Amino acid sequence: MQPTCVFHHPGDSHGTRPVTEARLHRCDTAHFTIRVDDLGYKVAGRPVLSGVTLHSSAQRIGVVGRNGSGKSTLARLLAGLLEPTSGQIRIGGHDIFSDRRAALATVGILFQNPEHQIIFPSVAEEITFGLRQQGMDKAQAAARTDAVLRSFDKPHWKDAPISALSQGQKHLVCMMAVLAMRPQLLILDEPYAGLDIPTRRQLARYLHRVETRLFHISHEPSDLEGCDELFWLDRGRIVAQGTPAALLPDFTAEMIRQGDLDDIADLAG
Ligand SMILES: Nc1ncnc2c1ncn2[C@@H]1O[C@H](COP(=O)(O)OP(=O)(O)OP(=O)(O)O)[C@@H](O)[C@H]1O
Repeated sequence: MQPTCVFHHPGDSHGTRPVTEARLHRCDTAHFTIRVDDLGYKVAGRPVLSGVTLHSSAQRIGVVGRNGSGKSTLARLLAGLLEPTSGQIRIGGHDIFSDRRAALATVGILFQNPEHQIIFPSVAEEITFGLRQQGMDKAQAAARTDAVLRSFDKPHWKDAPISALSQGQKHLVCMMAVLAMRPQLLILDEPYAGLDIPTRRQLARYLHRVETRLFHISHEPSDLEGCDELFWLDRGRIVAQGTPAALLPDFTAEMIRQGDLDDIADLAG
């Protein structure tokens, strides 16, 4: 049986400290592994990912790659939103695509664009929805929603219409909604794209404090400097693996080289 990663939020039965003060419980990484074996994904017969093998128990895993390399497709496959064309994905021992119940307990995903995630008009409804999907009754879901809002110091957002929030605030709603579900793994698909520097820094600080296990996908090397282990995705394949210190200088140099050579028409690769 997989160990459960327990977050402590205020106001529910697990107890209680705001995120702004708490170091939320760090998961036991030794027992939680992401295993991707010979993964392939095709769209209309065209390979988007090929032979992707990635094994990691790191707390913060990063994937770097240029536009069109297949990063978002990999994120969606790991979240169980797409079915692999070939190969296998196991997250914490679960086949996330086939076992939706395990998926809801195991993996959360934050998209680049909060509009792709948000479906309800108010903040509380948005947070509550995922909890109800996980099987909580109304009272439990409401209590957890209140707790999460308090833990982010945003109880006054409860009835706020999401349409009135800024882009950065919408990102934070998505983050609260996904963390409320207490996933063992949080997949970040370029969650800071299009945000200004202060908002990026604020969201990154929230993520740092919750200390959940992260799988962070980005084309921006600076987003991934804090990762424990990094994979470089290029044209649908993993081409290198290492620490950020070892891999990012090579990635950056290669991106500059390609930028100097490329015709923009070649971007989709
Ligand atoms: N449903 C789809 N239909 C057609 N093409 C697709 C589909 N999904 C992915 N692709 C193609 O697969 C390639 C990889 O796309 P993906 O969005 O995964 O890349 P990415 O690395 O996330 O790119 P970006 O950094 O620009 O967001 C692209 O060429 C894309 O056009």
